[in-house]
Amino acid sequence: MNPTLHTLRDWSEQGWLRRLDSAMADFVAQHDPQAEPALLVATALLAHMEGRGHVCLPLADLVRQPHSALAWTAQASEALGTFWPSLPPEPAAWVQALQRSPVVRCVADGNAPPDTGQPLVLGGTPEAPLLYLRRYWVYEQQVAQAVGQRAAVAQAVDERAARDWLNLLFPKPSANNAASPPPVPDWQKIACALALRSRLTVITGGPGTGKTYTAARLLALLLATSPDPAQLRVALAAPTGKAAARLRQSIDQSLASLQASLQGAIDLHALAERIGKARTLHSLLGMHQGSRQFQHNAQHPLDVDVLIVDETSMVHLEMMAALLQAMPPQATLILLGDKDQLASVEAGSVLGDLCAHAQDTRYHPATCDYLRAVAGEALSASATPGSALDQQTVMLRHSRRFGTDIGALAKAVNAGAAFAIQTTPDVPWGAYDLLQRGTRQALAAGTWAPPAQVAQVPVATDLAAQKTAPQAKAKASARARPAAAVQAPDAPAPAPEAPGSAAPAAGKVYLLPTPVLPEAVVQLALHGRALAPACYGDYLRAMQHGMKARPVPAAPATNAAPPDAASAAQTSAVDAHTAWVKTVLQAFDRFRILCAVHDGPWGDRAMNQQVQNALARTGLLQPQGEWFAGRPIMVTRNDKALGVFNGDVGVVLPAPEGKKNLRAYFLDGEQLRSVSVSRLAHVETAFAMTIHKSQGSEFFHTVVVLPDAGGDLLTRELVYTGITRAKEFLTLVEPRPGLLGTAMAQQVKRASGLSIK
Ligand SMILES: Nc1ncnc2c1ncn2[C@@H]1O[C@H](COP(=O)(O)OP(=O)(O)OP(=O)(O)O)[C@@H](O)[C@H]1O
Repeated sequence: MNPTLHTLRDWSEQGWLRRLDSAMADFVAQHDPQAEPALLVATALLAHMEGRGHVCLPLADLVRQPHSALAWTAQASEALGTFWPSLPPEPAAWVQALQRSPVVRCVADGNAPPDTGQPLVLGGTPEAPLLYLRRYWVYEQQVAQAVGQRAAVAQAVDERAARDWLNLLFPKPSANNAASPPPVPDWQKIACALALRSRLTVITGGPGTGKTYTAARLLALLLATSPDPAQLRVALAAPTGKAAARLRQSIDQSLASLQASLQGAIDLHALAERIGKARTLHSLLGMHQGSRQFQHNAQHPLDVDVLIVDETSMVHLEMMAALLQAMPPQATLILLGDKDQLASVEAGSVLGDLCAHAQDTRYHPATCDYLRAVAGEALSASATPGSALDQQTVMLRHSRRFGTDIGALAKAVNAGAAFAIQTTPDVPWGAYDLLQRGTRQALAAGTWAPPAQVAQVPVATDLAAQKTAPQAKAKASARARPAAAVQAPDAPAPAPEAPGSAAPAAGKVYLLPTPVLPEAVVQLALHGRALAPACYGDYLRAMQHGMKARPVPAAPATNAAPPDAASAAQTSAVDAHTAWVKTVLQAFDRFRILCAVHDGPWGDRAMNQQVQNALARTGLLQPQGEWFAGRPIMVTRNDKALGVFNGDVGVVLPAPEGKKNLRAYFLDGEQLRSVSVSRLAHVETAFAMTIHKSQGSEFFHTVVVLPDAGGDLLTRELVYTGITRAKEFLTLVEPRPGLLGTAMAQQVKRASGLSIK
């Protein structure tokens, strides 16, 4: 047998490669019996990297630094190190090996041979060759081309009308509102001005920077300047149902308050009614079950004039290619998202790539002239003006949601500033300094016992009463430890209280004192923590309260016309049931445990089991078999027929007909949907979920749990995404001191050719 294939199979046996990866090399060898070792190895490693979310394999990096390119475990790295010297030492020799094979189409040097369906494509540039699986190269080409074309379209803009409307939509602060002037420049206004003149605009920004607020104003602007406003067709979409519902809710709220301030100048109510419900991208494009094809494509484009897509960071390359293909050429596409969040689960980091130059705004002089004329914003042209897409990309920089330490923590994490020593004028606090300060504030409040200590306190059903009981209070304050207990190793002395700390941030962020056991996370689920009492007790008490109430009368037989009174009672009981279900689901969303990993004592699987057991011990939950009232679930597979989608999170509750009839309920904004549990095959318990799966959701009190071992999964993007899921309170759990800092130092860069196109 070919010794290279033998080695690759062995690596699959060891679990360092997937079987699919070495099988891909076998496939190439079958079609090219002369395939050189470099080609076979590159093929298997390309498939391996695609499985890890990369779109292509950067050959030069791999050849020169295989260990850092692959970041394998010690044992795998050792095997790699033994084998690697048998391969050519220079990237040029690898490129030649690929060029000699009929299975590779080389397009890097501009003299591409005819496309005969070669399974591999060598793209990139001669200096930085990138190897692709054919499919991904095609998607990347489609996205690059469509994005470039759309962004380059110059739509005629009535500058005077646009200026008047923009001034109305983004008024300068009045004298009595001068305390909070808009940030200068007003990036929200700039984003709207730019979106008018082209068919693609990318608006990125961290949480609470006003992406949806801006999108609502943009809709008003497009409506106001449309030649035929009554016919303007607008659609809203996001990668998940939850994110789509949040987008719709937030656009509705913004349009309603805008309508009031515009005093009838345009009819935003009519627009809001016409928009229809926000859809998942799968549903918008018309997913064919079990197929990669969509109902809408270049031949059958979407029926829209304006499409706004939120949470674009979750959109993978293949989906973005499908979306761009399905956009009518004359329609406007607005992509919203946070470029710093985790990339999509599947291959690609499309938003990150599209926003490669968002931070330093590579605007051309012509773009700045346009913005001065239309938005009244004076920006300096970049010394290195960028592409057509760069002219249509805006980064919002001022967060309005996080007036507290959560925003500052997110900023510190993003900048890699773990300690005060690493801070800059833009990032004035280190992550650990903020966490220590928040923890000190929480412990000083003294009305609550830290979870590690509460472990021995028996849990009463009425937790609220227990928490405020004088005895518990006394114990808690006696046991509360000083802030020094939460210092990370080698941490410099805690930073002085931040400027402006006269108005304390009130323990919004909190680091569980180490050493810590998984049981401490369970205690958080039962009790919450000081100053942040939200926990799973909230929704379970709401559930029990409703279940003790009179059950909803069973629906009458359809052929027996009920008397009016009975019918009215039935309706009001069903309404009461709906209201109860919504209360339970809203209470459930007040707290969530987010884990970095699936497995091990700090993974979501183990956490789920432990939290369920602990809640059962308190009597708040009565687990019986697979399905029981109060079980939170997450759907793990799309099922169009059932109307449930991967990532949907709901709670199992009795149906109106009675306690025995259990249904899984899901809340999208104000919209409730339910499915009988007997029809749900692909779900997991969701007391704890991975940070990946939490994208697009926010929780009042979020607990982010890091694993005890770092590993290459623990990255800056991961902790940033977890932290920014917290609406009001964040609790961070690091089993070993310093893990947050380790994660912050590790950034993910997914290989792709999109950012260099
Ligand atoms: N220019 C502004 N003036 C006043 N309030 C604003 C402005 N921009 C945003 N806000 C308010 O700030 C809050 C956050 O805005 P928004 O929800 O649009 O942010 P976002 O970037 O979409 O956040 P997320 O990514 O977390 O969903 C909202 O309450 C919004 O009304």
